[in-house]
Amino acid sequence: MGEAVALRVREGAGTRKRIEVGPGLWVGGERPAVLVATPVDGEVPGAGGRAAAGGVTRRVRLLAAAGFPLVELRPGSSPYGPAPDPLDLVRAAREGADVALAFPVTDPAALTSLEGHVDAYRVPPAHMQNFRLLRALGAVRTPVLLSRGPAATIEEWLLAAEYVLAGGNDRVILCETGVLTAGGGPLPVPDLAAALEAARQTALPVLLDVSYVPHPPGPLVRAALAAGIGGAVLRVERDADPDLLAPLLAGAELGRGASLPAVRRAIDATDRVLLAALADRMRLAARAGTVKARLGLTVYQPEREQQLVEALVGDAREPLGARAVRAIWREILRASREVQQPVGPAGSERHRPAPASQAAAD
Ligand SMILES: O=C(O)C(=O)C[C@]1(C(=O)O)C=C[C@@H](O)C=C1
Repeated sequence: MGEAVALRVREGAGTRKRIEVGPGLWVGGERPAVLVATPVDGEVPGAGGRAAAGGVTRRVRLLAAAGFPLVELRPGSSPYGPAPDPLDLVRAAREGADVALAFPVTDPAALTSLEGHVDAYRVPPAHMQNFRLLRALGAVRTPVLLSRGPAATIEEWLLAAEYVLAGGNDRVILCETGVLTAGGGPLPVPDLAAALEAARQTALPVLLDVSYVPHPPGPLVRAALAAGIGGAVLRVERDADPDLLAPLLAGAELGRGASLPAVRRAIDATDRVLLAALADRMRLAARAGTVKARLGLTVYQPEREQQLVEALVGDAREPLGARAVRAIWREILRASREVQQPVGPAGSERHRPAPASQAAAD
């Protein structure tokens, strides 16, 4: 038996590496990465190629305006008719907007023309063990999104990544595209446990690809982010569900040169997340009120309030300053006390004047 080789794919296992996909756009950092896949089927340059390229331009411009920083073009393929020239599609998309572009590759020869024109390559699931392609990707420095093949084990997936890493390209992002399930249709559904296991065994960023799931992917994406998965791959036309996109866009890094409407959309998304979190907080406050009433405790607990506000001040991150945290939580806590002790019109059952100390706190 030969000596065991120390695999690069396992270096730093359990820690998370950040990979820059285009200037200022990171995958694997603290914020979730959102890659939006957009099919460009039928948009084949050649006869009518200009109109087709125009379609790509429009689509990518729209995605950029919606705040998506990383877009993948997914051209369809067919044994009949001319294959789209990848570079034509990429050029058309570049005219549309300043976003980072990912492009699927299946043929090592395509790298020669695409290198320098795309921000990332994606190895589709069926090519996970296309070793000539993986070796070629090891020789470039462009980030590689490596999708797990539908029948591949985690071990096989990581060993496929090893081919790229061994070639010297350490910018590998794992993409859990999934497994074929009985009765689940012809497309794979992602396995969250597999994605988490891959994240445990390597330091590479892992994305969950929900672009093929047959049901609304919101709950799955939320679960993945809560579990610490680095982001998601969505398909845009079906997944434009605001409840799903809000938390993703709120946390995602905006692309370079994002326009004011794009920044405002991200702000709106962030506000929705805040609103939902505040409603959750108020529900908990109401529970605390019920428990305290049972224990005969007063609504206003100044020590607890001071302690929690100071803990938040300590944890606040730039550019959120201590003054802002104190002011914001003053209002949150006021609302929280109100939930526990609704103030009705004076003289009514629900009206109970606030204790002097509480009034002072207000
Ligand atoms: O901890 C409690 O006792 C609560 O009722 C919760 C809460 C809060 O919203 O965090 C609300 C009122 C109290 O003055 C202190 C804290």
